[in-house]
Order: sequence, then structure tokens, then C-alpha cells
Amino acid sequence: MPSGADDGAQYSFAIEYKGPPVNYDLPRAVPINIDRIPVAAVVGPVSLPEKLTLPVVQPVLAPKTFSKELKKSTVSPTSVFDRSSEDDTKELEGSESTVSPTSVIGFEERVVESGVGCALSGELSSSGALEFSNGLNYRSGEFSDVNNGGKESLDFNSDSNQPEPDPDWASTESVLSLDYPSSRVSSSKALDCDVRRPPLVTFRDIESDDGVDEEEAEVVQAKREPQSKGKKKTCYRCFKGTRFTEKEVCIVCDAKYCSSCVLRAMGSMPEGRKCVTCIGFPIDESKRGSLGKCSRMLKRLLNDLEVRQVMKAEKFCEANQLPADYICVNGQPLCHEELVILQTCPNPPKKLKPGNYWYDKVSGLWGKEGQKPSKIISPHLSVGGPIKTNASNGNTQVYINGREITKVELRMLQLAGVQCAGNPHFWVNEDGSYQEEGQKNTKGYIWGKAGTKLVCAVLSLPVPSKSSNPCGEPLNYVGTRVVPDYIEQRILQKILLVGYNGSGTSTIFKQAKILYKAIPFLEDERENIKFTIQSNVYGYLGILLEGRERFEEECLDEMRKQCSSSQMDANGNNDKTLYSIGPRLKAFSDWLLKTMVSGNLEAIFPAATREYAPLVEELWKDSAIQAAYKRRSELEMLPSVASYFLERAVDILRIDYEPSDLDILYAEGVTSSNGLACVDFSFPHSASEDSINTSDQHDSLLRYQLIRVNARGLGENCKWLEMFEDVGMVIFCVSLSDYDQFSADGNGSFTNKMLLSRTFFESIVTHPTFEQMDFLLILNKFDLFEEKVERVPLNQCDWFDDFHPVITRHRSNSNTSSNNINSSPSLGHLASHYIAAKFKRLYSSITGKKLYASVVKGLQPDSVDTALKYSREILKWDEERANFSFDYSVYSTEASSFSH
Ligand SMILES: Nc1nc2c(ncn2[C@@H]2O[C@H](COP(=O)(O)OP(=O)(O)OP(=O)(O)O)[C@@H](O)[C@H]2O)c(=O)[nH]1
Ligand SMILES: [Ca+2]
Repeated sequence: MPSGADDGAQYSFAIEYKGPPVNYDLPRAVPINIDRIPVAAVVGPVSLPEKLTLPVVQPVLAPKTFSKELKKSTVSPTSVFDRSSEDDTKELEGSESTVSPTSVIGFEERVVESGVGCALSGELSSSGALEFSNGLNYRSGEFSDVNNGGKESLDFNSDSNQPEPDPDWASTESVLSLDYPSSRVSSSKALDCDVRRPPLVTFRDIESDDGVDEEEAEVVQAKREPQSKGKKKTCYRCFKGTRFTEKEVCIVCDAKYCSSCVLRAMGSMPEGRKCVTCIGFPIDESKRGSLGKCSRMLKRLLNDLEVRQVMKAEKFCEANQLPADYICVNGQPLCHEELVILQTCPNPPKKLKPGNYWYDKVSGLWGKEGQKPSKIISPHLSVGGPIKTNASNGNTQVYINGREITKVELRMLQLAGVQCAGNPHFWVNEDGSYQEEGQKNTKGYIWGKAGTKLVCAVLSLPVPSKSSNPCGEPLNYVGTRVVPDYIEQRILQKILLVGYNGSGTSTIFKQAKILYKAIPFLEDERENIKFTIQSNVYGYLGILLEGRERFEEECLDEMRKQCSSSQMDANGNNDKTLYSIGPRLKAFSDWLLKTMVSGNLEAIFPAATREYAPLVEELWKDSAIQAAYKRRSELEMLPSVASYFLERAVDILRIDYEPSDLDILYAEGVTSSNGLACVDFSFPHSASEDSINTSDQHDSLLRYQLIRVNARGLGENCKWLEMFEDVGMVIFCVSLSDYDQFSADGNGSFTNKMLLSRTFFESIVTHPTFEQMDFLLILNKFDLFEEKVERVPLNQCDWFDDFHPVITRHRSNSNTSSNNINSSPSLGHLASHYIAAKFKRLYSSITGKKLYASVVKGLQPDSVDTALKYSREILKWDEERANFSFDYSVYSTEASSFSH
């Protein structure tokens, strides 16, 4: 087993402090010292039953060996209690409950909470205390066993059985599983409890805060106060920093921590980003929207796997779920079952936040109390009370299903051609068919008319969702006709763009923005991109400078070989080469290389620009640098796009530099490398298309959404793919020029990148979510490929070993010329078609379907435009196929019934 010190050394975040020992007490986030657990203050005013004073720490009191053992075996590197210094160990003595300070303290606090809540209901408190002590005894039993048993492994969870748990993963797991009893207790308590939660909730106007649209949230729970509060805007733990320091926020108490404190303060985060003392507490509802959305800081501090684990826990753990009674429907708070019904129905209200809602069970209309409808959800759900006449606070004297409607709705009805004279009472069904109250016959369909949806969009009124009537479910209403799905789908067509790393998905994504958006990149987006590009350029310069050093050394070696040693001694200046630079530039070069190695390149912005811009100019013009730049093809680390930027380095590194669209297109790292990006657009219609396709006039109104995600972002086994179940099609991007490239495959060996791409392709097309999906294969980087395939045989990739182009003999006399005399296809074309055929065969052997394919040059706008328009055609064909099975006569009758 590694020693504690070694343990720490493996993690960058565990060795954050390297300075001399401090002579003051470090502020600690985990009040592991029993006396310091800030319980008393909170409990003080409430008279508690004696049971409640159960000291949490007691059962885990253990000899020192225990704590040492513990550190070695199960302590998560991310957790707060991995302290290696002797002083700390001392401090911990008598409070070895730190095994899982998270859970222990969580317990303590929870008792306090229920205690406070139970000032109102005595039973609850005792039950809480009881469960608490049970949990503790159970655990203490385990611990004492361990202690009595002596040297045996500390087997408080099965994972630690492994002789050497993978430190990254197993240990996190172990801490999580350790915490399990606590969260179970808390959740079961919450569920079993038939007493409604005491009014933790107060109804008032929300202080409009980050990301909370005032329309949604009006219920705010009493907020938990942070344990310590530094001076305003500083880190709550070390009290350093300003409001500009990047900080992570506790989703319960809003405490903010800087990057050096966050892991100490939040431990292994079994419920996401909460101070260890906030674990088990309900989250601050205003932060619900950001659950599971990782910050850049965490991404830096934790590895991918840990980030995913933490975010998953944050989103799905019991304690963070929306409490049912925070939702009131038609004046009645929901119970747990009702909330489940609401959230699991075919068409649930998305992103449900606490608040008062009204719900028209007949039509499925849904809105905030006192407001116009915002959504149409599944009808006939038994949740909440009966709808009130004044639910939406309308004053039109027109009624729908017993609710007086609002002005905008009335306007919509009028535009839809519904006769509204004489204060009618309408009965509107889920499909939009309507009758006047007391009459039998349907008067028409509100959603049927072509323009209605547009009207609704303009008036911000909801329209039925396509899934509101899942096929197969029989309709109860005789004579009712369903609005066909494809009409609905026309509103927003989603296209998923995926590819193996480096295949060019972000380039295509950026092209789409540039092609179809009036403002491809917003102002602040550009600002960020600017810094990205500038730091890229510093990076390229660094690579160049490193190359220069290498070249200089090589030259010196060469010179030493040629000259005799006596000559060298005689003339000290003999060590100057073509690649030598003066001391000033040398100092800058050393600084830059050092900064790069430390990985802090991005942190120096924007200060660096001001400071170093003049030096960069001097550097770039220096003959040594230019000499090194001439040999750039020997610098493997320098990407091919680098020269595009380096040649303009002086301009780019100026303060007033503004990246052009082309700069952005070429820039690396603009779209987040594993995050999601998406863009909404519609295809602008060209004159030529208009004349051919007059029937599709409204095509330009159709909206598309391109969603880009790459292999890394999908997690192992593509487990995040399910999120994309509502996309209309998938574009899979492959880099043609990968066929002779190799990449580490994770098992330490190198695999051909084309084969890695193929494996990824297979896992995507076989994913259950995409069973019925159309796929378009984009074979990208044709420009590189065309040139490369003339030099490097295609069979460098095993998969392509049966490529025997017929043209070879024919071309032999004009082998090097790319334009063929007899206009037969180039080798590049043949080879790319061959590769397309390979993929198509593979695809149809797996799915039995046809794969669409397109050869693309990602850096050329026209080429990407063509490919994306091709995807639009595929979506249309798909739609038409659906139409064929649809009874047109039904549709036309329906259509006529819309006209008034
Ligand atoms: N020559 C050439 N280069 C391309 C083409 N498409 C993309 N590239 C370059 O290939 C590199 C990788 O492309 P990206 O668009 O970043 O690829 P990605 O799929 O986002 O890959 P990750 O960033 O690894 O996720 C970039 O330097 C692009 O400029 C192309 O058609 N031709
Ligand atoms: Ca990229």
C-alpha cells in the first residue's frame, strides 16, 4: 500500500500547498472536532428531547492506528480528511469519525434540522433521532469489530477488499458507499413521513438571481446559512481572493470556495457541490437549473470520471430531488405520488420548479397561477385539485373548460377563426377540438389551422407537443382527429453531430454558425474566443521556442565536433549559431516555456497581452525565430493550423485584436472539447431553390438545431446518448486523413485512428436510442486526404487492405498530376468512395438500413453547406415516408374544417 504521502502526491489537488509550514490554525471546513461542530448554536433555542444529544463522534473513537490504516485504505483523495501532516493527525485524534465526516456531520446536522422543524411536531423529532441512532450503531458496530479484530483490513465496504484499489475511482466509490446509510435514512424519513414538511417554504417574490427567470420561481425555501462567512466576496474557507476569483458555490447554503479550498470544503461530493456540512440538506431551489452542470473549475480539479460521478450524484441523488409539496397545482400541494405522475407522464412540464400552477386536465393546458398558459402537458393526470375559474386571472368572459381565459388566448382564438362573440364557454379537448358547452358537435380544431402555431409562437402561447398523443394509445373521443406528428416536428428538427476526437465536428459546427446565423458569435463569445486564440498563439510560440532551443543545441554539437577544443577556448564567441537569441528574448522565452509547463497559460490573460505584446513583435522578427519557423515541419507538436495564426502573431497578440470569422473557424479549442454545443438556425433560401421549390415556401421558416458532442463527451459506452433521443437524425463525422494515424487506445498500445473511429461508429449506430434513426456519414478533411493518398497507400489501415483502384495502371503515365487528362476520377475520389462503401456495408450489416454519406472539406463553407443541406433532404424524405402511410383524405377534410 502506498504511504499517505505518496497518496497525496498522485493527485494534483492534494498537493496544492507547497510553502513553508504556517504558524496559524488553518481554517477547516470539516468541524471534525466535536466541540467545534456548530450544532449547539442552532439547536440552542429549541428545547430538545435528551435523545437528540447523542454525540455522533463517540462510536468511531478509535486508537491512532485506526486512523492511520484508514488513511491508507479508503480515504478518498478528494475528500477533506486526507491530511498528511502530523499536526493534522493530532488534531484528528479523538475524532476519527472523519472516516466519513461527510456522513457523520450530515447526520448531526440533519437531526438538528428535524429538531428545528419538529419544534412543531414532536413525533418527527423522536423518529428522526431514533433512526439516527440506529444508523450510528450499525456503523459503530462495524467499526468496533474492526478495532477488535485488529490488523485485518478495514472492511467497512466491499470495495476496500481490493488489495490496491484504483485510487481515483475505488476510493471515491468507497466514500460514496460509506455515505449511503446516511442518505438512505434521510430519504426514507422523508418518504415515510405523512406529516407534511413543515413550512420551510415561504412564499414571496424571488430575489431575481442567476438563471432564475422570475416567471418560474415564486416559492423560495428558507435558505440555509453558510457556516462561515468571510468578508464579502472572499473564499468562505481561506478568506482570500476577491469577487473576481473563480469560485465554486455550495448548492445548499451558497458558500463560495476558491479552487484551492473547494475540495477540502466539499469533500468527495456524494450529493454534488455541497459543503460537507450541507450534505443531506435540500438544495437552494434557485440553483436547481444548474444541477449537474459542471463548472470549469471542477473540470480542472477532478478527472473526467470523477466529474461525471459527482454531477450524476448531484442530479439524481435523493436529497436533491424536488420536494413534492413545493409544487402546488390548482391550489393544492402535491404529494410524492402526484409529483411522480406529473414527471413521468408522456409529456411532462419540463424543468419544473417550485411554484403554484394551474392545470386544465381536459386540454392539458398548464400555466403559472394567475398567468396565461405556458405549456400543454399530458391531459387527464390526477394531480392537484379542480381548476379554478380565475386560475389564470383572465378577464375576457370567455371560458375554456371552466377557466376564464386571458387576453392573449382570446386573441389567438380569434386569429384561429373561433367565434368568440357572446361570452361563450368552450370545451376544448387535448387534440384542440372544441365545442361550445352543452353542445355535442365539434366546431373545429384550434391547432389545425396552418397559421395557428405561428400565431401561438408570436403570442408565446403553447402548442401541443408531438408526444402528447403517443401512437398506439387509443383516443377516447369519437370523431376526434389527431394533428399529425410531422407537422409538429417541423417546428424544430434536431440534428446530432458526433465524431471521434479530431474528426472535425467543431469545425463543421462553427461553419454552420457562420453560414446560417446573422450573428455567428456574440460579443462576449468573441471576447472569450479572442483569449483562446491568443493563448493558442502563445502556445504555438512556445513550441517554436522549444524547437529553437533544440536546433541551437544541435548546431552547437555540430560545431563542437568540427572545431577542435583548443579553438573553442581561444574564441569564446564561437557558441553563436543561426538559432541563438539575445538575453532579453531568452528571458522571455524561458518565462513562456515555464508558464506553459505549469499549465497556467490561460491564467495570464488578459494581462499578458498588455505586457508582452511588444516583446512578441521583437521575438517574431528575430532571425533565429524565423530560422526555427522555417523548420516547423520538424516540430511534431505544432498543429498545421499554427502557421495561419503565427504569421499574424504580432497582430493577434495585440490588445485590440478582434478575431475574424475565419480566425474563429481555424482556432482550436473554441467549442468546448467535451461539452455540448448547439445552434438553432434555418436555411436561408437561395433564389435558385425558390424557383424549383415553390411549394415549400415556408421551408425557410423551418428551424433546425445542430447539436455537437464528441466521443469524450458521451462517456464510456456512450451512456449519455439517451439524452438525444428526440433528435431527427445523426451526422457522424470521420476524418478521412486518419487512415495512417495512430492514437493511444487506453490500453497502452496504439491503434489506427480510422479503426477507433469505426468502433465509435459501431457503438453509436447500435445504441438502442438510435434504432430508427437516419445516419449521414461525413467523410471530412478531403483536402488533406486527396493529397495524402497519393503519397501514403490507403492500406496503411488494415480495414482498407482490399483497395485496388482500377485506375492505377491507367494513371501511371500521369501519376503525379492531379488533373487527369481523360477526366477519370482522381485517386482521392476513388479512395473516398471506397471508404464510404466500406462504412455503408458495415452499417447495413448491422442495421439493415441505408447509410447516407457525403465527402466534405470542413474548412470550406460551400462544402459544409452542401452536406448540411443534404441532411435537410434526408430529414424531408423521412417525413415524406411517414406521410405516405398517412391517410391524406383525413388530412384534407380536417384542413377544410379549419377554414371558416
Ligand atoms: N485540412 C483540413 N483540416 C480540417 C478539416 N476539418 C477540420 N480540420 C482541422 O482539424 C482539426 C480538428 O478539427 P476539430 O473541428 O477541432 O475537430 P473535433 O471533432 O472538434 O475534435 P476535438 O476537438 O478533438 O473534439 C482542427 O485543427 C481543424 O482546423 C478539413 O476539412 N480540412
Ligand atoms: Ca477541436
